Amino acid sequence: MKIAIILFNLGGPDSLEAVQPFLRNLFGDPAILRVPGFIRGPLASFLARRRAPTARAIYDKIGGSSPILGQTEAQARALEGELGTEHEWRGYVCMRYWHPMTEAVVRSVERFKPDRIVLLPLYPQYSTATTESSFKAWNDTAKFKVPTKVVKDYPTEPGFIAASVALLKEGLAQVGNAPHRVLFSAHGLPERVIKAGDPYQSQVEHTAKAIADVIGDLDWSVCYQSRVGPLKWIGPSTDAEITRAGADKVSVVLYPLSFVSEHSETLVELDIEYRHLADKVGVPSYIRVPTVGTHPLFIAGLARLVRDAL
Ligand SMILES: C=CC1=C(C)c2cc3[nH]c(cc4nc(cc5[nH]c(cc1n2)c(C)c5CCC(=O)O)C(CCC(=O)O)=C4C)c(C)c3C=C
Ligand SMILES: [Fe+2]
Ligand SMILES: [Fe+2]
Repeated sequence: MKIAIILFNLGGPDSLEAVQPFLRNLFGDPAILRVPGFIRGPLASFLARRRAPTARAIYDKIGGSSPILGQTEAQARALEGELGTEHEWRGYVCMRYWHPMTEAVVRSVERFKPDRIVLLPLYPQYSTATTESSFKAWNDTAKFKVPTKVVKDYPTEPGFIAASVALLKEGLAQVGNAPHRVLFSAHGLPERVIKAGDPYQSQVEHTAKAIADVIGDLDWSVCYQSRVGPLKWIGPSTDAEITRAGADKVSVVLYPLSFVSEHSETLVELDIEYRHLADKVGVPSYIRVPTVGTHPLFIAGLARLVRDAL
């Protein structure tokens, strides 16, 4: 059987010139900018233009583009390898705000002529702003007659948790016996999105607890990063938690929860900006744990989710 697996992710600019159109796509998504339709277009263009210089400076620090596409492609290839040859599996990366985007991916999948399709978000925790938005874009465009199966979320999938635990243990080994706290830093969301019933925050907390429970005897907390715009976002913020760790004189082992690959939010926000803050507020040592990426335990978990969905 021919099986197409669609791996959804956010996408990121592939050049500095792409930053503003990428932001325009992002702010133009009703799942991100929740305003009436008739003002969304002009407002999205305005916000993209206003945010572009800041965002360009961010991407400039990591060589002028986001590594998210290469990292997601590597996950797709690793997943194909893990699934083996019993079927003809093919992984397709489908980005929400920069290429390859839904229409082009649908055309590629049509040429493959699959017997089954599996939708696999690279967001372990479900949010209306990420997973639901990607599913909607797909369903609005794809008109396949073959069965489409869906992996909705997997906040405590055993392979995902095991890979996270393995990586976190390596980070913990670096601080040794010095007093330390694990900060599980997840991408934030506006508070009103959660109040409207989005399950993201609760799933983020489940992931953190599942990881912490395996490690045991740990000082840990969940916090939220990457706030943009004027709305109130969920908290506590990651910078407030780093400042608290500085006041408590404990080292920080930061686990990037909700991200499964490296991109601007991990390589710039966590590795440059928060590292600098940790230094400034007197955190004795700041260790950032890598994202799960193509960790074999994580990829094995994804393969199980795909098989179970079928
Ligand atoms: C779980 C993951 C993510 C959620 C939830 C999310 C919500 C969300 N994001 C913005 C605004 C921006 N996000 C930007 C970049 C970005 N966001 C995520 C993930 C989630 N976003 C990733 C992985 C990335 C990085 C892309 C890359 O570098 O490849 C950006 C652009 C960068 C910047 O200007 O800082 C913006 C803007 C909102 C408003 C939102 C929820 C409503
Ligand atoms: Fe974002
Ligand atoms: Fe962000």
